[in-house]
Amino acid sequence: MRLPPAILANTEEVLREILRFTAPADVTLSRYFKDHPRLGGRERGAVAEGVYAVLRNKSFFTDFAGSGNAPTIRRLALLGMAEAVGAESLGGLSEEENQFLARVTQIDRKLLSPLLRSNLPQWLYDKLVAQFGEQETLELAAVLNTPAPLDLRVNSIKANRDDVIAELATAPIIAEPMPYAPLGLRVHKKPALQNLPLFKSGAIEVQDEGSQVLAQLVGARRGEMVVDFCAGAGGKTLALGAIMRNTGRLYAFDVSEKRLAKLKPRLARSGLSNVHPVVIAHERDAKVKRLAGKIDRVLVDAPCSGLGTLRRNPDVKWRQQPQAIAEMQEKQLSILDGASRLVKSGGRLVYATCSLLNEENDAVVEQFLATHDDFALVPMSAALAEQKIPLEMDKYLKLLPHKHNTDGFFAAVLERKPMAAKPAKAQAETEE
Ligand SMILES: C[S@@+](CC[C@H](N)C(=O)[O-])C[C@H]1O[C@@H](n2cnc3c(N)ncnc32)[C@H](O)[C@@H]1O
Repeated sequence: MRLPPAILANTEEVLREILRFTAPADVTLSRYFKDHPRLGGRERGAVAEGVYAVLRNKSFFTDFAGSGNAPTIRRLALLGMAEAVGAESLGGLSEEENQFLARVTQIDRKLLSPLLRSNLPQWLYDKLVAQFGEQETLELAAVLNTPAPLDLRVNSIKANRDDVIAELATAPIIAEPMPYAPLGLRVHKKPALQNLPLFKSGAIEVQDEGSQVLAQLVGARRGEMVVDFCAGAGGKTLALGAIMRNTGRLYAFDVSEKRLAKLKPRLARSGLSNVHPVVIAHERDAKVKRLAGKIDRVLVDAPCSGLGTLRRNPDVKWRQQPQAIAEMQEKQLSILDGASRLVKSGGRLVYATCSLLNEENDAVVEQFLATHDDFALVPMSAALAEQKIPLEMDKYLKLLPHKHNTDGFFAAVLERKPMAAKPAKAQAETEE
């Protein structure tokens, strides 16, 4: 069935706002839909997918949308919608527009320059080529420029994976176990889940497989004291709480009250009672200091450029600035240092990001280790083997969309060396 011709005007209108890059695309889209309540579910889906297609292919589309007399923004909307829903679903196009679409569709993208083909800004393309080489950067970019699959985590407090697969099948929703996350399911197509009894009862949560693997790597056990230092809306907190079998104490720290507030309804659904959300002012907050040296496992899922999540947030590559990466690195080191004080002797600290850049990943861990000789790296191969996760890695976890079909994630596991017992006064001074 064809979409109403007005849908292109809607896409054009919201795209004009989004391409100013003053706010995240999903925020602008939600606001636009709120202001346009007459748009139905199908139309909203098409507008959103059209906008995301433009963001994913912006370099290539802009190169072609500029030729001829028609306004560029209309042509971008047209290309985005054609990519997202197919030209045949669009009604009310002029003869000129049909010809334009036919011309662009016939272009062999393999003949474009590598930069144009990657649809990445020059600075990011250069950084990725320096890390991965040109060929692999193009493979990575091709996958980053496609929509992410829909992954679920089964909440082991409430259900098991086989029962969830069977119940989803009655919906009917097809879901398959994923290779690396023991409680992960990948769902075919993208059905709405919010009204399913399984979702409402907290038996399932939406979570990328890579994010599930990170939570598993923390190695949290029953009865332990655990801190999720940058908990945000709690994606990994919920997974950690279930891994701890709802025992022990799991602190969910974050500087953003708004983000932590989003954890509350998820927590209520999850059935977990071992989670304690705490808003902190910064990484040296007195609330952090009070727990110094007492925590078995600390996860630092650090604020980062987010470049590993481009499949979900394609605007990030255009909104992110190269100079922000250096500032980010400084912040990441400071948070890692603050969080490290929590870890007890023999305890573990897991540093993670959803960035693809070495500057935010390996470089942060190496700088941390250079100034913290009381910590040692646990090789990722060993941490993965402990958790029976079938992934081949060396020192660090590096999940890559084109290799592992997850978002891009990095993780390092660090262990605080067991200390010879010190007099209580000296111990307290070290932890100040
Ligand atoms: C990558 S997000 C966390 C995502 C979350 N762990 C999840 O799985 O959904 C990083 C979080 O770090 C928080 N943050 C930023 N600075 C912080 C700081 N100094 N201390 C603690 N959290 C901080 C941000 O508010 C943000 O929620």
